[in-house]
Amino acid sequence: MIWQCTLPGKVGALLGTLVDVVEMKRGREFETSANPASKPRLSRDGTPERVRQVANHYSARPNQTREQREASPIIHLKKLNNWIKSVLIQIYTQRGDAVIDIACGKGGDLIKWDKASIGYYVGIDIAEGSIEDAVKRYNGDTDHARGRRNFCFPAKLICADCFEVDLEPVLKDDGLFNVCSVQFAMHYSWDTEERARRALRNVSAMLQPGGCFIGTMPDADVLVRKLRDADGLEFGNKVYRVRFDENYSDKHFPSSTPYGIQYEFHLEDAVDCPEWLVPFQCFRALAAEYGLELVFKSNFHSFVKQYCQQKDFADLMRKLGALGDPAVGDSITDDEWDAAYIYLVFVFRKSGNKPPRPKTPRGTYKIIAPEEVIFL
Ligand SMILES: C[S@@+](CC[C@H](N)C(=O)[O-])C[C@H]1O[C@@H](n2cnc3c(N)ncnc32)[C@H](O)[C@@H]1O
Repeated sequence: MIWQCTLPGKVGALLGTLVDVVEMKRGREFETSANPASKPRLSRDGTPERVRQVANHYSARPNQTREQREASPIIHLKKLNNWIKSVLIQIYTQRGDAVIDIACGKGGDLIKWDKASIGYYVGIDIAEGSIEDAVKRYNGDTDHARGRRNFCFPAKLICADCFEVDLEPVLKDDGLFNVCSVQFAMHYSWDTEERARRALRNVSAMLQPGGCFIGTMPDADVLVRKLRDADGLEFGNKVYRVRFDENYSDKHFPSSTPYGIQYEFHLEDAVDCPEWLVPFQCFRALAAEYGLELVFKSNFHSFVKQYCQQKDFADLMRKLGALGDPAVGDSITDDEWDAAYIYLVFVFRKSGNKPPRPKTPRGTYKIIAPEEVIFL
């Protein structure tokens, strides 16, 4: 250890007793029972209703001002999530990289990519409202952009269902990407095997050999453990709630049908929609089918513990104030820290030999006009 990050007492104590998440054997954790997933109901535009529900939820979320954000009941958790994504981006991105950000949301990671000096960015999301906000953010037309200069890379923004559409023909002129990022979104693809496969096929098709696939998503092992510890089919705390329906009253999950295991998720001031368990062993095996090899997997708690040992990342943690500021009696709450435990970080690498990096960044910087956004 080269440097010890000073953590607030409460979190320090939690970290002290932290037991790393032990991956449960697939056969044990996801035991056999009938999968209640049935034929999807379609909304008027032909999109499955549950997919539309997720898109509408995110599309309707307003872009908060800095003041509103600071007043959020989960402000420390939001900052912690940003710290985790920043660390991942800094470790796995190199100057000049071409990046594809699948389910990019409102472009909340644009500044992180800018700090990593990437050469090109493509962001895609199903939620039209979020893509509109991402355009504004890229163009420097939001409260978040106050006082900052233009981004150092050209960008393209696309509104599409990334778990349904084949992205290869759409992006064939963009060349392959060095990094594919899917932050807090992979689980929305796990409602059917077809969608999960499309998601991973898209990731793999977009990446150059040796390219990195980085992301964050709920930790199914933790969710199942918490469900089994709960009296009923619900668990959570003041900031989050997870509710499974009666189909899962035996609290066993099929290894034979690991898709479509739905729960309702509420995260105060952030999320209110259906989500799907992603059994990690199944994720890993499916990713391998598309030439993506697991490099790293870590629950958020162990990730914080590990990367707070590095001075640069500990400094960033302090700068963001994610764990709070003990000097003014400010601290991440126990409930927020517990909510962080339901997530994990993953990194995969596309197999094959890395070709030489292109010397010049693609395209030139310009503002994105609303009519330049691609709708699929
Ligand atoms: C929790 S937000 C994360 C946004 C962003 N990646 C971040 O870390 O700030 C989840 C995002 O996934 C997007 N999403 C869900 N299903 C999607 C799909 N089928 N295709 C593209 N985006 C999707 C949502 O619209 C939303 O923006």
